[in-house]
Amino acid sequence: MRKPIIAGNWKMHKTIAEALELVNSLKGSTRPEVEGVVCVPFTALSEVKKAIAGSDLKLGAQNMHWEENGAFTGEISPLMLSEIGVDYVVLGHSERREYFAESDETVNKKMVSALSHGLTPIMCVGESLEEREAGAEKKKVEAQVKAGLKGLSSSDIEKIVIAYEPIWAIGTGKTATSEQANEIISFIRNVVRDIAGEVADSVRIQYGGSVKSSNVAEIMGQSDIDGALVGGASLDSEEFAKLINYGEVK
Ligand SMILES: O=C[C@H](O)COP(=O)(O)O
Repeated sequence: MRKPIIAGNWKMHKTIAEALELVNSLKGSTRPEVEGVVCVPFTALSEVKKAIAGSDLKLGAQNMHWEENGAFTGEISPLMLSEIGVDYVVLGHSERREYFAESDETVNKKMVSALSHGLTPIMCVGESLEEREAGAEKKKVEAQVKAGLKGLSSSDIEKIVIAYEPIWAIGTGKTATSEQANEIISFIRNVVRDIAGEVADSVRIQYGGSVKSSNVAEIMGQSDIDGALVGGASLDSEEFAKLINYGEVK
């Protein structure tokens, strides 16, 4: 049984004060059957960790370097994240691949490192509009999944979360239909099965791209979709509370 996971990726939004305001009003709206995760900027991690103590909310970072320390100006290491008590780390988001030259190889190094430091990666994959229009979406996500999971054991793969985020649906208001999302997510699960066998049935795979309270129930109703990675709609506590509750207000 895969526990649903709704993660908010705040991207480069929220000062510490704003972050605390959001999580403090969100804390009472969680429910034990669904894992709610807030992936906050590095600067807010420590304070948000303290603020969510004792609640069902989990904490995520949005990136990390693969090394524990070194001359890597501006980077944050897995040791630094685990010291704070971070649970999840988003790796290979399309914005990092596009604007910060992340490659399948660096994503793989980060995957290996995160798992060895007890952090659960949320590994993002997804095709561009051009790739979708050329009918190459499966080829693209298959290559990203295989490269990202290279060298990982089945027991490590069992722990990870994958987020399928078609780039053309991110922040555009264009959601993939729930059937389109389910089809690719089911395909991704088969790719994982080829690599790691039956543990593929335990791997949680999210959909991301313009998810909001008005479409979350339909998305979560699909057979292979285990959650959502939410950008814009996670920045408002009421909206994110509704997302965790599949559109209902608790
Ligand atoms: O990480 C989240 C995704 O990039 C989706 O963002 P969005 O919900 O604003 O489309």
